[in-house]
Amino acid sequence: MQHARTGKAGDEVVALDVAGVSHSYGPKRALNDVSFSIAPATFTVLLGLNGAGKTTLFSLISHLYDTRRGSIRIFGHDVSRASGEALRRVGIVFQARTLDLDLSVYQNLSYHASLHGIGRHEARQRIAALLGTVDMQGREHDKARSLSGGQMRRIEIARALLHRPSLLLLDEATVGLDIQSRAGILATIRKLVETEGIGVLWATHLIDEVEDGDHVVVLRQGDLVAKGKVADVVKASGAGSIRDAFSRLSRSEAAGIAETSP
Ligand SMILES: Nc1ncnc2c1ncn2[C@@H]1O[C@H](COP(=O)(O)OP(=O)(O)OP(=O)(O)O)[C@@H](O)[C@H]1O
Repeated sequence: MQHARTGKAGDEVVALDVAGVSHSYGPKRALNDVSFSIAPATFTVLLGLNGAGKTTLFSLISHLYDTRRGSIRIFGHDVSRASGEALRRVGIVFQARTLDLDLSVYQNLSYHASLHGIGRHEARQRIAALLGTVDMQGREHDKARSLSGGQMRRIEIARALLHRPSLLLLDEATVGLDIQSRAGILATIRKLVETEGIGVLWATHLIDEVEDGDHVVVLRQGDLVAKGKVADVVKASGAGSIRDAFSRLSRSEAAGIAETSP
């Protein structure tokens, strides 16, 4: 029997390990030898301007595309070779809206629960609890169509958490939302890291979504140009703030990798 790798590097458990990943669309190189890892119960911001490769990376992590160059492991399980084991541990909120607008909130969630083999009784309990987590309690019977953009996002987050993943990926989750909704959703996700110990990879191009204690991974046109704790990335790039660092790293053609300890 082949043992799944433990996801441990030394004594350290790794929630997500991206190693030497490249991806091309025909002649267009979208990711170029990207490597980084994230620890459990940490909030990591994947920063990049439009076209940096964030959505491509999410498509590879979620196995929408096969990883042809490099490897991606989720808690030690290779996404290409053991996709079931790997994907069971991850919840994903994609940039594009994915609720069925003609169904109720409950129907949207219970359909997803059944895809994960969660029984009806258990699903009912989890849905009620998760609607509380995302501040949408009592909204089971609302039609998805009747929700605001921010409310739809909250339901998508609840759906991504239904199978109790240990890693949550969100691709531009606040795009198109007003400032208040953005802040509320970000606060909900940050709380999940603290209270549930979930590891989060939060993709955005909005620098004001980064906080001092976060880890960041910065992509520029498919290249990883910085990774590490915010303070260390700021220091390594010679900037005065993360805003300044991101601005330099995003435009500097000659930028080498500003790498710091995770
Ligand atoms: N299906 C595709 N076919 C061809 N090129 C693509 C395809 N999807 C993405 N690309 C190209 O790959 C590069 C990375 O795109 P990607 O969508 O991953 O970036 P992103 O950081 O998510 O940007 P955005 O925030 O605009 O979605 C871009 O140059 C884009 O034009």
